[in-house]
Amino acid sequence: MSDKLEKSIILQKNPWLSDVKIVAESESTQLDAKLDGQENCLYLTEQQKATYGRFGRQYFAAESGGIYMSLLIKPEMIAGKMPEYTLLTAAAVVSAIEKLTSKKPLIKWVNDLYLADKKFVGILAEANFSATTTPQVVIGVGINFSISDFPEELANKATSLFVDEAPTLTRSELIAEIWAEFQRLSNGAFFDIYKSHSFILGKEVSFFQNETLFSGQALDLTEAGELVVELANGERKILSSGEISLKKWT
Ligand SMILES: Nc1ncnc2c1ncn2[C@@H]1O[C@H](COP(=O)(O)OP(=O)(O)OP(=O)(O)O)[C@@H](O)[C@H]1O
Ligand SMILES: O=C(O)CCCC[C@@H]1SC[C@@H]2NC(=O)N[C@@H]21
Repeated sequence: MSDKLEKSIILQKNPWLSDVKIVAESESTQLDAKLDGQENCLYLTEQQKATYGRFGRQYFAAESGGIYMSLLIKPEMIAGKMPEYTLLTAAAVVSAIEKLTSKKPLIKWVNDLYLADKKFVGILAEANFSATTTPQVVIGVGINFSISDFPEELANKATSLFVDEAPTLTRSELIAEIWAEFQRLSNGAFFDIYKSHSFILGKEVSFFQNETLFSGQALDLTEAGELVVELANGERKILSSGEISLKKWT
């Protein structure tokens, strides 16, 4: 099945988007968005050559079968809201997938979606607070939609929405639903969806803080997107997603 990205399908479901800009190849749609700077515009590419994730880490983008997109928004207030955009986007992707397929994705705090214990979606929200321009946030989403070949180092960690089966929808239909859900859930409704799909809650987790390794039970999630972890000695730590990567969860 040819699955060309269709701007009209995405715009039709999302009249709030100012435009959808699709290119055949890009270094990174995050950079495309930042360079172009158009508010409420969605930047998409078929092939991404220099994909990056949180903390500037390299992220794998396939030559075909992936979804690589970034949305640029200019919210009135950004301070303290960044984790919220990651939570909102994760909830929107989960909700769109559940509406359109029979798959049951789960969320690994803070920005990863999993299926069958493997990651298939990564989300990256970046803010620009430069004094000379209007504050802006670029929200990037990478989805392994229908990818069967991963590099060796990801073979046991990554999966795809559709594996060994023909997709039951097009990428454009999923993209359209994701941003419609993003808009619909932005009034705060995203939080319950995020929390109810978080598979980390209740689990034993490990993380580094100031170069010390800690372990404890993930108890709760705050409205600001922080993870509340109780250590063995009863001490509670409030983890901010901007600083902490979970190392292990069992
Ligand atoms: N296309 C991909 N699909 C699935 N996983 C990928 C892909 N590309 C890279 N990864 C994995 O994602 C990781 C980067 O994602 P991220 O920065 O969210 O870190 P993480 O280790 O998953 O967890 P955390 O969010 O707690 O930092 C890489 O270390 C790699 O293992
Ligand atoms: O898991 C992560 O750390 C986040 C990965 C984010 C990848 C997306 S793909 C579209 C956009 N362009 C990029 O270079 N990164 C994001």
